[in-house]
Amino acid sequence: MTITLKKTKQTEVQTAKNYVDHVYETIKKRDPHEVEFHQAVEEIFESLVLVFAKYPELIGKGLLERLVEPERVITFRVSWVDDQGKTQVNRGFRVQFNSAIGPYKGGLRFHPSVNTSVAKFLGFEQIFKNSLTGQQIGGGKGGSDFDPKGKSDGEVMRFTQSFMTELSKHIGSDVDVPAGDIGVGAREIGYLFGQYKRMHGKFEPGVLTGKGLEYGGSLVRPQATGYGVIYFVEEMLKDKGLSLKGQTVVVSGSGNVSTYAIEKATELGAKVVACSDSNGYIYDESGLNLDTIIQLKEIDRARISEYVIEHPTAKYVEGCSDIWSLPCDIALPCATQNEIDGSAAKSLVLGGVKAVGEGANMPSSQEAIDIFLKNGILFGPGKAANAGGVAVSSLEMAQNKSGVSWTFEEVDRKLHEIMEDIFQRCLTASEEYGHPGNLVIGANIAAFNKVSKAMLAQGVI
Ligand SMILES: NC(=O)C1=CN([C@@H]2O[C@H](COP(=O)(O)OP(=O)(O)OC[C@H]3O[C@@H](n4cnc5c(N)ncnc54)[C@H](O)[C@@H]3O)[C@@H](O)[C@H]2O)C=CC1
Ligand SMILES: O=C(O)CCC(=O)C(=O)O
Repeated sequence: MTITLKKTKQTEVQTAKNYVDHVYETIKKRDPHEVEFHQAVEEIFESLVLVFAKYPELIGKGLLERLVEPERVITFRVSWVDDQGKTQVNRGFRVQFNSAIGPYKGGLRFHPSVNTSVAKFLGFEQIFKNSLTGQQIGGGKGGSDFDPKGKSDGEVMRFTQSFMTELSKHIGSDVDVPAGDIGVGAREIGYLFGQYKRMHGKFEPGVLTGKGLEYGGSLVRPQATGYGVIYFVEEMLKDKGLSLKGQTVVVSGSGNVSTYAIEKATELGAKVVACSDSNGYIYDESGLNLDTIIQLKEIDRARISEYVIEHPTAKYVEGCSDIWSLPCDIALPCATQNEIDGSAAKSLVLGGVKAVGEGANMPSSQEAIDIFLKNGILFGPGKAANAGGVAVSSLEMAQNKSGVSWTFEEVDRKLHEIMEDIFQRCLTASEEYGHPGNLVIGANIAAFNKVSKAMLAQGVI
């Protein structure tokens, strides 16, 4: 991406660029293996050159140096016994990244790929995403390299209880409030909550979000990320005089975010023709049946390939990256990081894509983002487009504090308003900084401005 700022002198742009590059080089040198973290930082830093060029007096306050250094990184051993009686050992992580605007908030991911770099990239993104929601929540993230795939309920419970035994020393409703992410859904949150309660001897609903409705959960939290992505995409389209009605949509993944993105897109008149899991994708030109997907993925915990047994007109294709070569109007990557590389982005452009909404965290590589922007594709970056989940988590915390429970319609209305606000905030910042409509720049700057003001107000800590 080429950064230009009209009216700002080139020397100021160069000084800002030198500062940003210096901090970026320092983190690469310090932790050379943390490639996912470097990628997340680079994407945000490119935009922030504009801020430091406009306000050179901010250089020297140590804002970026402090932002890239987590306030705390906790790693711990998680020992548990499998169904064969064998002791297993996994690694647990919690990155408490930044608490300038509120207690650390962000999900837990259980997936074999989780390591310090992944936990840090997710935590770093979360600082900016949470800022955009307008809620009082700081950034954090965590998880484990535990693989829930193929594990029995008993194994998941024993692992999760062991994980929480350690994590419980570091969290609390005003300190750090975890939630779900890949591999952590309603079942795992239930086990985590039970173990926290046992460890602390008290019922503290605000310590976790994504809870079941019977013990302090909020209506709409399961739907929130997927619905939020669609509300955001709707705003991007509306701004160009378009709507979702009649659009052909391709969604990757078939988990929490994908499911509810499919549901809301269909409800608003779009046709979702494909979705995937980590083995392959299903495609049906006439539109997918969501009930079958939910039965397979949420209830049977089976592979998406089995979809074709009940729907023989659909096609199953092994390997998931080819999903982006399907022709579509709207692409919603809702699975995992870096699932759209440069060549997938080119395929999408060739296939006529008009808008991309990131349901997952960092699903597009930097090259892919550049291709979308260069080709005038409407692009909703994850930290803005998928912020609906954490926003409703914050509404869950508010309900837990006040002891009231809002209706589905109330929470959904608030979610919709938050997503509209986020879109407007990103658009306004993109215009203010000379790149109208570039929501990557808009999201990064709008988010940074709030966090940096809070950091400056609180002194050097
Ligand atoms: N759950 C939430 O509230 C939020 C989740 N996210 C992000 O959304 C993404 C998905 O999360 P969830 O739906 O919660 O997880 P999930 O565990 O419910 O679903 C993940 C889905 O992605 C699929 N998948 C994993 N790797 C894949 C690959 N390489 N190619 C294709 N499919 C693959 C899995 O088979 C599964 O269907 C993640 O990037 C997560 O960080 C972002 C904001 C909030
Ligand atoms: O609801 C939350 O706190 C976590 C959501 C999350 O992990 C995310 O936004 O990536």
